[in-house]
Amino acid sequence: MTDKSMINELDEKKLEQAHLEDVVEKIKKSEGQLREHMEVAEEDLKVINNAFDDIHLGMDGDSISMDAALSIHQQQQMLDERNNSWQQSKQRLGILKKLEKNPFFARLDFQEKGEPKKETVYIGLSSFTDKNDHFLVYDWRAPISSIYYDGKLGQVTYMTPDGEQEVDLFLKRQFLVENGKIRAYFDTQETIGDQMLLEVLDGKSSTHMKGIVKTIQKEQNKIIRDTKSKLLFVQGAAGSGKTSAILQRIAFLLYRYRGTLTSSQVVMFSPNSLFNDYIKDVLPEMGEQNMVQMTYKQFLARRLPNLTVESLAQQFETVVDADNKNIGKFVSDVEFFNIMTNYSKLLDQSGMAFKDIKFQGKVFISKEKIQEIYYSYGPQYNLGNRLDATVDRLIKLLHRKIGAEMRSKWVAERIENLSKEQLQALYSTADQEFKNGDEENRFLARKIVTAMLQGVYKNIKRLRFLNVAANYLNFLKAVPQITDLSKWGITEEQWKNYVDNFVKSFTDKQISMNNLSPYLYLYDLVTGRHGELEMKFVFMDEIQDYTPFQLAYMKFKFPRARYTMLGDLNQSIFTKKNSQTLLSEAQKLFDADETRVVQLVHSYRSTKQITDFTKAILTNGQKIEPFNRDGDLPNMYCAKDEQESLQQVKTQLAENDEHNFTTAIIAKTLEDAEHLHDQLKENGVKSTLIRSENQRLAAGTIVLPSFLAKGLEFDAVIMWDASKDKFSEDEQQLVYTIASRAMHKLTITSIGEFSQLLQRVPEEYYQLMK
Ligand SMILES: Nc1ncnc2c1ncn2[C@@H]1O[C@H](COP(=O)(O)OP(=O)(O)OP(=O)(O)O)[C@@H](O)[C@H]1O
Repeated sequence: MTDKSMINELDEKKLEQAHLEDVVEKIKKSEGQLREHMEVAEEDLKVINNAFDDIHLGMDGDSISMDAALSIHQQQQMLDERNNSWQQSKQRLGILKKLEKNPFFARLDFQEKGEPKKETVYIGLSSFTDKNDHFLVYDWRAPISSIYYDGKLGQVTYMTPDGEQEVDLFLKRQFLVENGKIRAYFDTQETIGDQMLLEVLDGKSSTHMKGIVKTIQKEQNKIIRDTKSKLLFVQGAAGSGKTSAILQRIAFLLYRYRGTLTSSQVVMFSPNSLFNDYIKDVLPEMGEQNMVQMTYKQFLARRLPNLTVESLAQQFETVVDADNKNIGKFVSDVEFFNIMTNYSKLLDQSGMAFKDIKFQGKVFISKEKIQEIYYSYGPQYNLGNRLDATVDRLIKLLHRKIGAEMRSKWVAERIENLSKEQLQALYSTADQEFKNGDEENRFLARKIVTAMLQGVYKNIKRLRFLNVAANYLNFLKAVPQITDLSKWGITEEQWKNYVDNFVKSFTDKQISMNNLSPYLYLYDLVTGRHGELEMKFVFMDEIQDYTPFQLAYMKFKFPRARYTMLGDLNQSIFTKKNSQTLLSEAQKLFDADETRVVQLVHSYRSTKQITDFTKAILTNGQKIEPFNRDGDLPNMYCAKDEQESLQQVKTQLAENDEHNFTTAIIAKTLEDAEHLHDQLKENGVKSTLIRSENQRLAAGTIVLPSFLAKGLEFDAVIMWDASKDKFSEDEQQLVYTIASRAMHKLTITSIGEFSQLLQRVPEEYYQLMK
């Protein structure tokens, strides 16, 4: 080790630069070897493919010799092996290319307990070893790297797969590297220095999220490296890096369980598809494949292709009256889930609803017959195998019916009218022989009837004879007898209305979010379907927008997975206040000793001024601590009419442009956003309207409704029309969510008086604009 006191900082920087260049050179060399490797693999692939063609050429018609078959098999194996090797090299090359530009971002000097010598390690995006397997760079996910994120100098510990390890840490150094040059370095005492974080946070937003590997904070590191909890519940203020931390966590898990965990065994449920697009680059940039990504609604709706599920906009804009509020609460509760689970057990004895199996418009197997078969199995059968046994019996019945159907008139007519080509197509071989005409007719009849009944066969296999909707309806109707609705403040009349509404929308091929999960849960229970046992990690972002019923259903669908749930109870824009109990609901689903709750209170996204402002909107919120990054006070504009308000927006946009800030104008509803977009256009302001979650974020000024802004961030935000009475008291969280999307500049506009939710913000937190 160099004696630091002997060398001044400049020399130290030179030494580090020389070391960096040495590493880069070795990386380049390694890249060259990989390229050669890939070329050899490509050559091999060509040779094998040619050999394949030769074998095929040597084949005689349809027949294939044993030798040729063996040879094909061998060639295929070789092909797969070479292909894999090529793929791996390519992936590694991609990582090395990134390392070459920025081989490391930190250095640690330490001495492990019980070891005679001090060590120096460098940390980067991925490990890199020289030819003697000596680590020149350690992956940020390696056990030792943890002390970079976690510990102070002095005695610190870190977790290895074999248990805790103690080290004495002397130096923690951070580098700012740009294109192979060390721009600056900082030696820090504590965890990651604020200086480095400030550098990163001062940067501009983009349409895609970035990784935070260099500046992961201690509390975030806890989330990232947790391997014990079955449920990891993260409550974090807006902008506290929840989403960032889980993406890092996924990369960590893929590294930690390399070989046993693949990206297809990790699923992330996110608030909307727009957000999926926003985060899609983070993992690939770390050299990892993306996990499975979808929204909760997509996950369920794909199972009901013939039904339209209530859209985000509908869900958001439906005004919930007092009657429906209580019902909404009840059907979202775990108790409703349990009622349904118990109800399904009754179906073991009676009450399952079926549909007739039809053929050519006529009843082929009646629902009564199916019901008789279904309940002919004794009590030792459960719903799942009762259904399987019914399917088997129905298939047998079908086979018997083929015999009967073969003798029917339509079949004889069909045979008579067959053309020569059609006949040929039915024969097994071109010159098939029959003893007599009767035998030939029987052969043809069987062929025709079997083909015709193929549809019936499929319908049986696909359980189309189950009347899923009727079963669900029967359940809904039975609810008042099973439970005391008055406990939930619901009258029988109100419940009846709710059931009628379900029927009405179902007839129109629509289903509400409230009905969607229970509908599918009942289907799963009835069919005895178990969840996806292969899924190992489930991530749920914006957990505050889930209902307890949905949580319970998730647990049912992925019974073996470990869960990471993150959210901000301050941002419950769909479930509003109900979400306050969500944590306890989630905890009930897991054992207490397997649950860990982490709170992130530091908000990194916004400047101190914006965070102070947004915090003041909440009267009873979760804890938020601003990060000390300085910026302008938020601007508040009050206009006498819409036209004036538009002019104010224009002024603010011009100012934002001067700072090179990308602006998002967030309106409350979709209708508001559309109207505003039209008005801007008339006033000569160019903007892109984001109307639905299926769109992509665009560069330049965008206009979007509040429910699509979830999880996103922008340099500058203009909140449109925060006028008096625009938001009700229970929409505090919505106003908070909108305002907290801003990184550097927040502006609020109103026509007439400001929303009462903003009037409570202390005057020193904003600048009132004239
Ligand atoms: N450790 C960190 N280092 C650098 N930047 C960070 C760090 N943590 C968070 N950030 C930045 O802070 C911003 C907010 O992070 P993120 O979107 O992950 O927060 P969130 O908690 O999911 O927010 P919200 O709940 O409001 O959607 C992002 O720009 C992210 O890059």
